[in-house]
Formats: sequence, structure tokens, C-alpha cells
Amino acid sequence: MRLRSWLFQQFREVSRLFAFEEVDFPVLESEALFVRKAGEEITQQLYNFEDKGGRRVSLRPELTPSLARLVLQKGKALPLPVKWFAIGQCWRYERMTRGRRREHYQWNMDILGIPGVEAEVELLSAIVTFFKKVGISSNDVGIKISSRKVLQSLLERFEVPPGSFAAVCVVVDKVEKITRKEVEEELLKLGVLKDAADGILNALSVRSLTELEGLLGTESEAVRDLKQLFSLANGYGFADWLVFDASVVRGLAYYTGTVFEGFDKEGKLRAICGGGRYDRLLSTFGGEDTPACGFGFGDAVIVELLKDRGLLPSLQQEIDFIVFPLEEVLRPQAGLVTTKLREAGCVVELILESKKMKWAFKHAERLQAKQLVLLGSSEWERGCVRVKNLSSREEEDISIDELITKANTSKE
Ligand SMILES: Nc1ccc(Br)nc1
Repeated sequence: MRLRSWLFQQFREVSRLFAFEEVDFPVLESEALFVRKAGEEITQQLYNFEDKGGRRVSLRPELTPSLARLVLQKGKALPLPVKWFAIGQCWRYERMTRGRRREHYQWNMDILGIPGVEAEVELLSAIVTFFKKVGISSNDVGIKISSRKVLQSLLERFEVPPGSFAAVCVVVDKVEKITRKEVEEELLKLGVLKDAADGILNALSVRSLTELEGLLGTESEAVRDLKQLFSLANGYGFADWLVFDASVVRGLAYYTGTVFEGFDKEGKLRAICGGGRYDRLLSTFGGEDTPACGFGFGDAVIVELLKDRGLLPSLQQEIDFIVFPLEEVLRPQAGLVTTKLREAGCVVELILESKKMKWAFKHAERLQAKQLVLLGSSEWERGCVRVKNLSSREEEDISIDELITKANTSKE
């Protein structure tokens, strides 16, 4: 829990730096919000059920559809651009034999209302800011960038019905998980003939924007967008984190343009984060066309990466004082001292049971507390408490007022 709190603190701090507002959505939504027909794994693993009112509902597998629903619900009352972030628990239903988690937490940042790649560059900058904040460099991690407009123009060239665009993207996204033959077979089922399938799969191995321009022509929107994105990223100073990779498609049906994913350069881990542009999602929910892009950043792979790189922070509870009444009759006084120290902003552990002094010292050592405040009747009669500094081993009898004054000074 300490690690999760620290991780979420980093997510929140980056979101705050980028002037994003935090939002939250229900973890349980109508199943219909997530049902899509493009064959995505995420929709095949819905943690869905019928509730006591006979409603078909589902634990959310992702946050973006809820965000779209909320933006639509607010309609004109919500001035664009919208810059929202959320950290939410998401669920999937997998057979436990896979030994994989059924729930994880995802940090999302989304910008709605900006049609140009300026929005993607802000989001990519936020991801890079997070990596740098936790000690990860562009030697450790990169972000692969491409655009689904590459696939879109190829499907048009091969006269593939536009209605199968999303499903084709979902299949092509599997290209590193299943064999090329299986991909071709799945594409064939979607009406993509062999020559079109070959054209698509060959395009994924394009290695540069120049090569892509050669393939798609100088008027290509995909090439224009990507050139502008890299140029802006250069201006921001994080272009060294980015790499054009035509094979990046991502597996969510609703992406329509730029797509990107964070990857570890040792190639040991799954994608660290991923995102893209989804300009049609709100209109598929019955809203007006609203340009949108965002990313999801899960809490699992990043922890693996931090472990691998020795970057996990050492997270100890930080106890300023342990207060210990030596006699039960002084417990009310111990409560007074504790209250005053806490009002001064100090973290105080009050020992709640009658214990031996030896136990109190061991307890203080275990918690790595800074100071131990002992209340004994002889000191109390002189209006004092005994304070032991647990690192310097120094101890002194001081008045409560002196103790609180020192505590306040240390907290300023
Ligand atoms: N979508 C999703 C939900 C939960 C986990 Br664990 N992974 C992916």
C-alpha cells in the first residue's frame, strides 16, 4: 500500500503540473458502455453480470468510455478543451489459471477538444515527466509512436470496407502475439484479401517517416501528423524518448489517429503505458464529433520496471514521536502531550497498552521513530516530560511548552 500510495502521488503530481483536473467515474457501469464488436480482448474479458434489478452491468475494464459518457452528459456546459486525469481500479474476468491479476489501477490523462497533435505532445510530455520523476531515463524506456491513419490509407488503397477498420486494427495489433499466417487468416475473415493483407503487414515494417512518405505519398495525413508531432516534441525537449514504429497499432477499437506505447528498451516487459487519438468515440455514443486523445498507465508493469532498475523507493512510515506513559495513571496526560504534538503537525504514535520500558524502546527502534517521550510521575510533578532522541541517544527533561515549541520549529 505504501508503494501504491507513492506511485499514485507521482501520477497526481505530474497531472497537477500539467494543469489537469482529477475526475472519477463509477467502477460499475452499464455493460452496454463497454460492449463493442471489434473482437478486442478487453471486451471479451468483461467482468459483467446481471444485478438484482435485472440490469446488465460490468465492472469497468478501462476508464475512457466512462469519461466519454461524462463529457457527453455535461454537453455544452463543459467548455473545451477538457484536460482530465483519473486513477481508477479496472477489472477483467480471466481464468485464474493464467495467474494474472483480475484488477489493476490505471492512471489516465485525456484531452478533449483539440484536433491537432499538440494534444498528443502534451500527453507524451506528461508520460516523460513521470518517467524522469521516478528516475527512469530515455536509456531505459522509449515511446513508440505511429498513426492508425497509416492503416486507414492502406485499407482505402486496397478498397477494404471502411466498416472493418477497427476490427482490422485489433487483428493487426496481435501481429507480435500470433503468427503472420494466423493474422492473415483473421484478416481474410474480415474481408481483407491476401494482397491487401500483405500490403498492410509489409507497411508495419516501415522503418522511418521518409520511408512511410514513400509508401503513402507526400499528401499523407499520417506523415504530416507524425512529422509535426516529432517536431513539437523536439521543441519540448523530449524527442529523444520517441521512436517512430509503424508496427504500433494498439488493441483498442476506438483509436483513429496517433497511437503510442511506452516500452522498456531491454525488451523484457509488456507495454508500460499506451494511448492514442479517439476522435469518433463520443459520436458513437450519440454525441457530436469531439476530438479526443488520452493514455492509460497501469500500476503493474511500471513496478516491475522500477524493481528491475533498482528504483523502488524505500518507503518507511515517518514517526516523529512515540509517547509512552510509564504509569497508567498518566495516560490522560500522555493524551494531552500527544494532542499538542499532533496539532504542531507531528506524526505521533501513542502507546495504547501498559508495557514495559524495554518493549517501548524495541517498538521505537522498529518504527525508526525519531524521539521517545516518556511520562513519569516524578518528571510530571516538575512539569516535565523526558525526551529521548533515538539517533543521538541524548535525553533531557523538558516542559511540555518547550517540547511543543521545539516540535513547531522542527516542522516549520
Ligand atoms: N483491462 C484490464 C483490466 C484489468 C487488468 Br489486471 N488488466 C486489464
